[in-house]
Amino acid sequence: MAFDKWHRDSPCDSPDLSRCSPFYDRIILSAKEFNAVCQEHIARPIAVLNVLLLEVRTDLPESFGVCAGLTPSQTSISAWLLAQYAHQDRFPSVGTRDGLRIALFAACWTLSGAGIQMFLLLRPPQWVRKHSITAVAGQTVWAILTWAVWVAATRTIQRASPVLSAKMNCAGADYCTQLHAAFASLCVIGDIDPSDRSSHSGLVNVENNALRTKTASESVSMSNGILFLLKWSNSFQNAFFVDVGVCSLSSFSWRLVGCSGLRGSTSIPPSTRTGGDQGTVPLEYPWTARSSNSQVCLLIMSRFLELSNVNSVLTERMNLANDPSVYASDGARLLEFIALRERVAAASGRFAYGKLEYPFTLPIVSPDKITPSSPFPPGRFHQDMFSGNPNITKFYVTTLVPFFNSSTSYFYHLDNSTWNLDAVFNLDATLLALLSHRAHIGKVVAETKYASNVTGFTQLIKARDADGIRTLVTNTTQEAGVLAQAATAVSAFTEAWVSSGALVPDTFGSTLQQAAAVLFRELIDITTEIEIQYVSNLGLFEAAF
Ligand SMILES: O=C(O)C(=O)C[C@]1(C(=O)O)C=C[C@@H](O)C=C1
Repeated sequence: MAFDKWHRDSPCDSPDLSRCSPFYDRIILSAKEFNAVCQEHIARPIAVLNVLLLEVRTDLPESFGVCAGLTPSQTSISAWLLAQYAHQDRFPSVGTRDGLRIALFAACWTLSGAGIQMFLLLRPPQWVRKHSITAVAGQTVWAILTWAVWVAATRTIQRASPVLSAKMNCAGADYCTQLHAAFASLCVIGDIDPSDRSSHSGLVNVENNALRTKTASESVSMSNGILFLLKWSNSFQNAFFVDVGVCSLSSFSWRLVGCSGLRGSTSIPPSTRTGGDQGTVPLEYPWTARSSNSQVCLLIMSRFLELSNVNSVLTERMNLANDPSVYASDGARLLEFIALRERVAAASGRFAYGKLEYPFTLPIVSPDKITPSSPFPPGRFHQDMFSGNPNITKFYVTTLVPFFNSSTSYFYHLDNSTWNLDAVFNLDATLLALLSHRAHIGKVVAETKYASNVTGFTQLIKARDADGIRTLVTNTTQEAGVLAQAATAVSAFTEAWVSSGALVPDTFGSTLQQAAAVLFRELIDITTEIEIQYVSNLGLFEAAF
């Protein structure tokens, strides 16, 4: 669990804050400082962009790790296919053979290149530290070259292979499944649409069932691959940047849940590092400098990013009308739908409570246990028993669902029917999970608030003064900010739908606005309730100890 990892890694196990290392001190920010740090960055999109750009740089070791991790399967599958075809002395086509060869080369090249680069980033020699710009330029050139080789391999196979021409049966080629697998992973790595047929000219036919000695057609298929590369250079550039973005974004979110183990010291000179055990974290970047509280900070930032996720699903859901009777008996049918999914998720160990994921239908999460060796000093998050999900479900079924009616629906089947219950329940479940995650981040917020005012909160906890706790956790400025951002985000979604030509009904925009306003108001209230419960439960923890 992410937070467990974070806490275990914390060098400070002492409740005596004055004896804590700088690492621990930085977890416990004053509420003012905390909000300043977070809001400063959250409020300015440009700062968020900076964070992402920074992540591109600091996450390079992870990205290279991912690249190195992905390629072995391609290496083995291409090598195996080539060996089999060579053994039989029969290739499906010349292009397929060439494509597989290039793919094998690309995979080996990527594997070794990514490995070396990862090593250089994690253990940078002196010249890399000194000339970091050279290193970055080298990495960029390597990445472009690598991508080019992958595109060449994919296109060469795509042009000549029967895999595409005759989809499932591979036009009689041997090892059809393996060919499909090799091609599919090439498309993923090369970022190419497998159904794109524009590459098929009449030039290269499906040359079935015969291995040829090197003929003119071989060179044609090779040069076709390269020509294709040139022709596609535009989309290549776009895709490259999208890839970098996606790669860094995914490791960014990975980081968010605690997988920061691979971060290297890269080329940051020692003088710019923070002290003590956090010496590998560059000071000049405010986000990553706060390595421990950055997790808290990023979690809280993710609450803002989730605002877009919530609005996006809400917009989509708004376009599906539903039969009101579907939600009878407090949404029993929906809960039944979710229960099935949750049982499968639980059975396969997919729930991750450390990521603030709480079930809607399964028994409640068991709380963390306080022991002398694990005393949970202020600032250390621990799991309590409270789940806000029943409140979220009730609100969803009774207040939000009535917004999703035929006056906002855009969806229809060819037979003019507007119902699609499976799509409806799937979106419901997704939306509920997003709302739940967003609201339960309140637990982390509550812990930081408590840590910044232990005395004030302790008195209220002892007096079981829930109203007093409510006053302390409430921040109306913050609430106004959330509501304003939700309204802005939702109008952007409406605008996108309307300007894209969707034939949404006139009421679509205004209903969506109303639904979002009601939803976010309720979400703040539920989050506040979760915070109050969390803080109140700290008293139980104390009593147990
Ligand atoms: O950001 C905070 O301080 C929170 O406690 C979160 C939150 C919210 O849900 O957005 C909840 C209660 C506060 O009144 C303000 C905002």
